[in-house]
Amino acid sequence: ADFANLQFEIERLAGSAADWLHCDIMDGRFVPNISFGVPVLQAIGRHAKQPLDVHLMIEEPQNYLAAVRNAGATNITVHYEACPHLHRVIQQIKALGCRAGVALNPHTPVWLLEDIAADLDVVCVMSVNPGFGGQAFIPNTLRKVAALKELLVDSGSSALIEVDGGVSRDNAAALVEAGADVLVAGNFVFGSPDPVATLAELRAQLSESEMLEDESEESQHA
Ligand SMILES: O=C(CO)[C@H](O)[C@H](O)COP(=O)(O)O
Ligand SMILES: [Fe+2]
Repeated sequence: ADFANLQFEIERLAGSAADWLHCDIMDGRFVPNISFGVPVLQAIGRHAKQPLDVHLMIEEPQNYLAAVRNAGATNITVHYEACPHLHRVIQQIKALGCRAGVALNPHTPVWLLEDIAADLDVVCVMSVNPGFGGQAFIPNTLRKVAALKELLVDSGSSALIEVDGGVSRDNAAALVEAGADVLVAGNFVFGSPDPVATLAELRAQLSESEMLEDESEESQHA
C-alpha cells in the first residue's frame, strides 16, 4: 500500500472482499529491510475495519507482543526461525487474547511444526523470502501447503494455512486446492489500478474454481 496515504488505503478496503488487513513489520535484522513499527501499526488500527493480521519479521518478537496487541492486532504471527522458545511465545500470544501464528521461511520444512501444530491458530507458509513485497512466487509452496495440510490433520490441529508472498490470480486457485485457507496478496492488489475490484475478481475466481471442484467430485461419486 501507499505508506504516505495509509488512511485512504485502509478506508477504501473497508467493505471490500478482504477479510483481514495483513501488516508486515520488519526490523532490518531478521530480514534485510525495515518497514514500520508499533506507532504506525497503532495508526492503522485506528482506521481499520477488518481485523489486523500482524506478521512480525523481527528478532525477539516476545518483547513486542503486548504492544502489538494494544495497537489493535487480532492475529500475531512470529517466525519459527526467530523463536528458540516457540512454545512459550505462542502461549504468550494466546494469553493476550490474539490468534497465534507461526511463519515458515521457504527453506524451513513443515515437519518441524509436528510438536506444536495443535497449539497453533495459523501457520503462515512464506512463498517468497521474507523482507520485500513484489517478489516472485516460489512454486515449491504448493507441495509444502499440501504436506502441511496432512500434518495438521494428523495432529488434530485446526490451524488455518496462510500463504504469503507473490500470490496472484495465477496461483490462488491452486493454493486453495492444495489446502490454503488464507491468501495474502500485496503487490497483486495494491499494484493494480483498482485494488477493490482486483480483490472482488480474485474472490469470484476462487468461488468459481471451488464450484467446479465440487461438481467434479459429485460426478466422480455418481
Ligand atoms: O511478508 C511479506 C514479505 O516479507 C509480504 O506479506 C508479502 O511479500 C506480500 O506481498 P506481495 O504479495 O507483494 O508478495
Ligand atoms: Fe507478510
